[in-house]
Parts: sequence; structure tokens; C-alpha cells
Amino acid sequence: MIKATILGAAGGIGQSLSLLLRLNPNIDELSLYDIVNTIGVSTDLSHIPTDQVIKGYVPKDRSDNETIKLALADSNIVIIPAGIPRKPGMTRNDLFKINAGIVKNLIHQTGLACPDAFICIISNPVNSTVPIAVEELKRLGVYNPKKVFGITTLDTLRLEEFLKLTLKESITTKYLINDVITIGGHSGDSIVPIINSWIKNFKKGESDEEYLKLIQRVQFGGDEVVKAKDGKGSATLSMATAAYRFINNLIDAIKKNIKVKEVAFVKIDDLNCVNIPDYVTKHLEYFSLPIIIGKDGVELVQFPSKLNLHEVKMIKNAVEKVKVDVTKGFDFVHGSKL
Ligand SMILES: NC(=O)C1=CN([C@@H]2O[C@H](COP(=O)(O)OP(=O)(O)OC[C@H]3O[C@@H](n4cnc5c(N)ncnc54)[C@H](O)[C@@H]3O)[C@@H](O)[C@H]2O)C=CC1
Ligand SMILES: O=C([O-])CC(=O)C(=O)O
Repeated sequence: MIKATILGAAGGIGQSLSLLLRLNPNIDELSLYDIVNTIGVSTDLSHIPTDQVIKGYVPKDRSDNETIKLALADSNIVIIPAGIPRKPGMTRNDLFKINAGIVKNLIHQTGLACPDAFICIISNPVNSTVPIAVEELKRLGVYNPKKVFGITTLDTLRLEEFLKLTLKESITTKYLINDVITIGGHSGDSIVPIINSWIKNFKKGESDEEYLKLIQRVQFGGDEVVKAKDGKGSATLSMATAAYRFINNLIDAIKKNIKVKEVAFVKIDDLNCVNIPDYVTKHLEYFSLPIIIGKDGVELVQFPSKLNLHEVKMIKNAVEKVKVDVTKGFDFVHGSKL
């Protein structure tokens, strides 16, 4: 029995993701929670014929914690896209002030209602909201490092698509999936695209202008959408697709007991890691990296092999960036040590 709950289900990502999950036959119950409009969204989706139970939940007022408890009860998977999106001119860090509190409260309720659930955090800034979630779960005494993920899949989707466009050859995304990934964090130059042997397709290798342009476009892909939406939010449809890819794989691990390979922002120092270089582990606890997920969660964190020199340079820079964001998240829960 799989029950998936979306917290923030009435938003741009929430609604699109709800539709995709409604169409997934491996989900037995879909639970949609938001502070607004989930009754409308769930009623709409309930007219799609499936064998799935679907329910919408909206709290009566700010002090109502009973409704979210009902929404979360018995969930195996909790997905959190609740919070505000960017407007042009903002960085993801500008969202911290509002989203940090939202994520902390929702994680608190999740830890109380379904402490054993897999938790997928979409709300930005991911580099800080994941540490907030981890520290809050620790406070409750229910933290399981194998089951807390920051969703960075959209960066990899962008890399697949933009690399294909850059190479202008008869390469389809089919050949790129599993071969190209992004690691690091989820903001600007903390995002590190890894293109494996495709570097050979660039005439001047790591110093090729087209290669450097590709890196920049992936790192600032979110800004491209924010600008195009012109004040009406950030990526929603591509993000829902990205989250769906991750969740679909996660369900294969949980329900079919298949070991799946994914990439997510996880707390690496609490997990079983192989081949992670000192220049990463010495300095920080969290990074988005390839992971193997089994039915009980992350079994292994891996580090990509065959990196080019530019990729190593980008990783070292990402380590510095992520470290600052992680500390901000940690301090939000525990209070600054300064
Ligand atoms: N991880 C990633 O790659 C990406 C992350 N995001 C982030 O996802 C978040 C959501 O983006 P959108 O869906 O576009 O925003 P949105 O504004 O369309 O939807 C957010 C939803 O959260 C709800 N919400 C706010 N406070 C809540 C609470 N306490 N409990 C439950 N629901 C609550 C709102 O009512 C709204 O329906 C943003 O922080 C955005 O930056 C967006 C794209 C990619
Ligand atoms: O850019 C944003 O604010 C939303 C996001 O995380 C992305 O599209 O990657």
C-alpha cells in the first residue's frame, strides 16, 4: 500500500505533480494538503477514473493541526513543494525568510504523524531547507538519514535537454539519461553539471566556449524560467516532471524492492559513502550525489568517476557555497552560535 502526500498541493508544482501522481497506478492513496484550494483540486482529479483513493485537506485556521495529521497519517512518501517561489531579481536565498519557517513546521507535523515516511523536499532554498528538515527531525528523535531527500532532479533534466541541444547531433535524451547528471547544491554555481565522456564532443574540451555556455545555462536555468514568467513564479511544469521521475523511481524501490539509482541532496556524513574525495567530505555534510535507493532508503552514496578538471574546480567551489547555506539552515533550527 503506497500513500503519497503532497504538502503545498494547490500550488504550481503541487497541482501539476498531483495530476502526474493521480495517473500512477502504483499509488493507492493520494493525499493533497495545502492552506488553500485542495478540496477543489482533489475533486477535479477525482473525476479521472483510476483505482486510487484521493483526498484533499485544508486546515480550518492557523491553529488547526488536526487536518494535517489526517492528511499525513500512514503516508509512505511525503513531498513538500510548499512555500513561495521567486520573482525576477530574487535569489533562492531570498526565499529563506518565509520558506524556512514553512518547511520547519511541515516537517514537524510529518515527524509526528508519519515518522517512517520518505521525505522529498522541493521548497527552496533546498541547500538550507534540507538541513532544517534534518535538524527538526533530530529534535523530534525520528531522523532517518536514509529517507530525507532534497530534490535536485530538475537540474539534471535541464542538463540532458541543453546538452542535446548544444551537441546539435542526432543524439536523443535517451542516450544521455544515466550518463549525465548534476551534483552539488541547488542554486547557481553550486550546481555542478557532469557530462562524462560527452566532453569529447566539444572541440576544445573543457575550455570550449560552447561547453562553458552549457554549464552556465544549466546553473542558471531556474533564472531563465523566472525571467520568462515575468513575476508569475518559477518553474512548475518541468519541476513536477522532475519530481515525478524521482518519486516514480522511489516507488519502484519501496513497492517492487528494486535498487534504483537516483541523484539527490542528502546528508552524506550519515550515510554509507564510497569514493567521496576529502575535498568534499572534509568540509561539509550535505551534497547532491548519485545514490542507490532500496526499500528502506539510501543504501549507498557514490561519487562520479572520470571527472574533467573543470568539473573538479566547480565541485570545490560548490562545496564552499553549500557549506554557507547548510549552516544557515542549521542555525535556523538551533539558533546562531555567534
Ligand atoms: N527543488 C527545485 O528544483 C525547485 C523548487 N522550487 C520551489 O518550490 C516551491 C513552490 O513553488 P510553486 O509551486 O511554484 O509555488 P506556488 O506559490 O505556486 O505554490 C506554493 C504552495 O504552497 C502553499 N503553502 C504555503 N504555505 C503553506 C503551508 N504552511 N502549508 C501548506 N501549504 C502551504 C501555498 O498555498 C501554495 O499553494 C518554491 O519554494 C520554489 O522556489 C521550484 C522549482 C524547482
Ligand atoms: O529558480 C527557482 O527559483 C526555482 C528553481 O529552483 C528552479 O527552477 O531550479
